[in-house]
Amino acid sequence: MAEDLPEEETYDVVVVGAGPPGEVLAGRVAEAGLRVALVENELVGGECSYWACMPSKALLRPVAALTEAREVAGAREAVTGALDARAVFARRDGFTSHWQDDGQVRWVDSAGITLVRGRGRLAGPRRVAVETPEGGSRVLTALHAVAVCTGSRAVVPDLPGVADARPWTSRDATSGREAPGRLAVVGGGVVGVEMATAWQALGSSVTLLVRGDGLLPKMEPFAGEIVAAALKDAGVEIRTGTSVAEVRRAGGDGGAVALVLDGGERLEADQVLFATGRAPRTDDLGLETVGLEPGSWLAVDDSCRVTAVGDGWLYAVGDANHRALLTHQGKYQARIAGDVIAARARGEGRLDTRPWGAHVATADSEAVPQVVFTVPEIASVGLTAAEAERQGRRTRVVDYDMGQVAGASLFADGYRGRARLVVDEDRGHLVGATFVGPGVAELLQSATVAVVGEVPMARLCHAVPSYPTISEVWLWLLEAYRGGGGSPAH
Ligand SMILES: Cc1cc2nc3c(=O)[nH]c(=O)nc-3n(C[C@H](O)[C@H](O)[C@H](O)COP(=O)(O)OP(=O)(O)OC[C@H]3O[C@@H](n4cnc5c(N)ncnc54)[C@H](O)[C@@H]3O)c2cc1C
Ligand SMILES: NC(=O)c1ccc[n+]([C@@H]2O[C@H](COP(=O)([O-])OP(=O)(O)OC[C@H]3O[C@@H](n4cnc5c(N)ncnc54)[C@H](O)[C@@H]3O)[C@@H](O)[C@H]2O)c1
Repeated sequence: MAEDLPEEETYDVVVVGAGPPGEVLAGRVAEAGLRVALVENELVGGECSYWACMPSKALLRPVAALTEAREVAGAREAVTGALDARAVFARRDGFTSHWQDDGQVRWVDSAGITLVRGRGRLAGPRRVAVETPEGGSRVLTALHAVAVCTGSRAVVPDLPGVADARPWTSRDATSGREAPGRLAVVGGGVVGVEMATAWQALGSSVTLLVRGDGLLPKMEPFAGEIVAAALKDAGVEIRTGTSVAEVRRAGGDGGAVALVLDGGERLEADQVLFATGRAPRTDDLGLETVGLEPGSWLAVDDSCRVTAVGDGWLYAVGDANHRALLTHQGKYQARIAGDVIAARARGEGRLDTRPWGAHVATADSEAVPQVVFTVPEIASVGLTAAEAERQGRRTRVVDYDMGQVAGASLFADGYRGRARLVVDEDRGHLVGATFVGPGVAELLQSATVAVVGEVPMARLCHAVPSYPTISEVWLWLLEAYRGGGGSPAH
């Protein structure tokens, strides 16, 4: 009988899930000299590398490049055709390494991390049982910590007919290689607007179905308004205040999809993408063996320790903890949690747990930067004006028309965009910023530094942006804050 028992292996740390946060956490604790196993049941690199950030941005970058060329007289005349969808897909395939993870595995090996292929499930405190692809099983015991980095999956609403209709989720929308003639996109969040932008440009006629009254409801209202106007200009039909009640696909795989809308109206499409949010991948993870609810997001403290589990051995990092569903924030949490795990393993009693200290994640609640890669882009960090107000802060909001900035007008003829700063008047520094317009993504880090550094408004006026760049919007925002006049002609 003994030979039927799974092999038991002991590590200092076991990380389940090799998305970017799982990889970074494993690398951080390995760097600190701990023995670490990294368990992955699909591809090392996770959703981000193969079905989310990288392929979606690879689809969107050519759309932005072409639009930007068309917005500059002289260059416009050289644009003689539409996007070459096949070339776009081929470039995207390169960015996903053709859905092979060899490159990432080489890094894992070089970092001294033990990669364990297979589905990991908690099997009581500090133990992870792995079902291997060959049908075997291994049990990994962690002396110091287990970290759940299993990410999230797309939620498809449980509507009549939806399973038989085989709708697209974000995975299909980022890996597809043929533009459906008519694509219905359900959901006006980030995935919805980015994928509507990409697939309209790749040749689909997109209809965006939004149940609220505008796009991107978590951002400043002008962001959704500007992007909606640009999508309409590109040919996307946007229907707000619309919910889908039922989905039917006629015939076989090639048949059309009929969406029955709330009022009974039918909308026909060749494909439907549900971009309706995410659910945690914790339903088949053995959470019940440690007293947690399967399928739940894992609430953590600021060191990413799961609060509901005693003894402090279980951590959750990245999407699984639901603090900020973004790759860069998950990697930030992983750096913090990795250092915390290493310090606790070394028995260091004194950790730096003040806000912004080395052993607490602070930025993922106070200063989350995000770029939405629509055309034009949205770049935001920290609080919106409405969020700041809800928190009871005494704020002052300053807006500026980015089309008035000399660098912006050079960047694109008829540049359309807007910027907003949210200043906490009691603390005297920025708590939020949003920029919308072509080429604004790279402005974001300047705002993130100002928010994280709590740079006093008076000092910010000494950070002089170069002329004539789009960054000069900072000058005019700060002038507006001072109560000065608008921009002169130069
Ligand atoms: C379409 C789309 C575009 C996006 N674009 C951006 C963007 O531009 N910028 C940005 O910052 N964020 C973006 N995001 C969000 C980003 O993808 C996630 O925040 C990020 O992938 C989270 O990383 P994670 O490691 O927590 O999860 P994941 O990347 O999902 O990785 C989790 C890993 O765990 C593995 N796993 C799960 N369960 C088990 C198990 N039981 N055993 C073993 N392995 C397991 C999975 O196979 C996976 O490899 C986008 C998301 C989507 C859907
Ligand atoms: N560029 C980026 O940084 C980027 C890009 C894509 C995704 N992401 C991240 O991935 C996460 C997931 O994105 P997402 O767009 O799937 O989620 P989301 O929460 O941003 O948007 C989902 C939208 O769908 C709507 N919705 C939910 N159920 C619905 C239903 N039954 N019918 C109609 N509408 C419905 C919601 O009201 C919401 O507006 C986000 O948190 C986002 O931060 C980031």
